[in-house]
Amino acid sequence: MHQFPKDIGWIEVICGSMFSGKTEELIRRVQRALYGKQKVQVFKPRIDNRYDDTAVVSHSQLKVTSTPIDRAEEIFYRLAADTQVVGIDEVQFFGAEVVAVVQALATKGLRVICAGLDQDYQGRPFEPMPQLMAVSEYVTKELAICVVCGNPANRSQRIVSSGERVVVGAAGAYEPRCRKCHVPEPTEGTPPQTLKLFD
Ligand SMILES: Nc1ncnc2c1ncn2[C@@H]1O[C@H](COP(=O)(O)OP(=O)(O)O)[C@@H](O)[C@H]1O
Ligand SMILES: Cc1cn([C@H]2C[C@H](O)[C@@H](COP(=O)(O)O)O2)c(=O)[nH]c1=O
Ligand SMILES: [Zn+2]
Repeated sequence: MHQFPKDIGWIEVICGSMFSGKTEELIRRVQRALYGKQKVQVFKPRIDNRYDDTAVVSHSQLKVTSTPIDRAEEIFYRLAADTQVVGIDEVQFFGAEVVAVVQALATKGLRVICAGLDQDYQGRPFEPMPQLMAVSEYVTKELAICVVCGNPANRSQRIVSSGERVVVGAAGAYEPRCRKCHVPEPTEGTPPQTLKLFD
């Protein structure tokens, strides 16, 4: 693992498809910072209310307290004076302005951990993730498992009929697929596997 810098801030990006473990990894890093007796604040876009109106929740139901906000710049107003670590989930939903906010926080000396999608349902780069990755110190790409063939998945297949770029949803609206099995338009979902080892 990296030897993190000392006495300066930095940006960590966790990206990948849906179900690739981005939120789980964000929660893991936040938990470790708390074990390290650091002051942490987590933020998420208010529109992400799939599992909870305020907490950040993974598809596997891991949960961390967070503050829902409408615009990235609200982080400045909500930031406590002694906060050392800022976590942001679903960062793609904040749009281009989040880059300047995250840059300012890191330059101020904070550790900023951003989790979000790098591609939309059509497989196109999901701005501002490319810009965030470019200005960050650390980038982690997570992969899910393709529900069709079992290979590593880096795409999010939309399985509800909408051409809107932003459609909030989870397993009923998307499934992870590999490059080979993904199609860039909404399609039928894949029947769930019958063998269930986890209830
Ligand atoms: N096809 C899949 N591949 C990998 N993980 C999956 C899949 N379907 C469901 N999951 C679950 O989703 C979890 C990841 O959830 P989460 O961290 O919220 O992902 P993300 O934030 O990247 O959408 C996995 O640990 C696993 O429990
Ligand atoms: C591919 C894609 C996804 N979304 C939405 C669907 C979810 O609400 C989030 C991603 O959640 P996760 O933590 O990565 O599971 O984004 C969207 O609006 N548009 C898309 O193209
Ligand atoms: Zn596949």
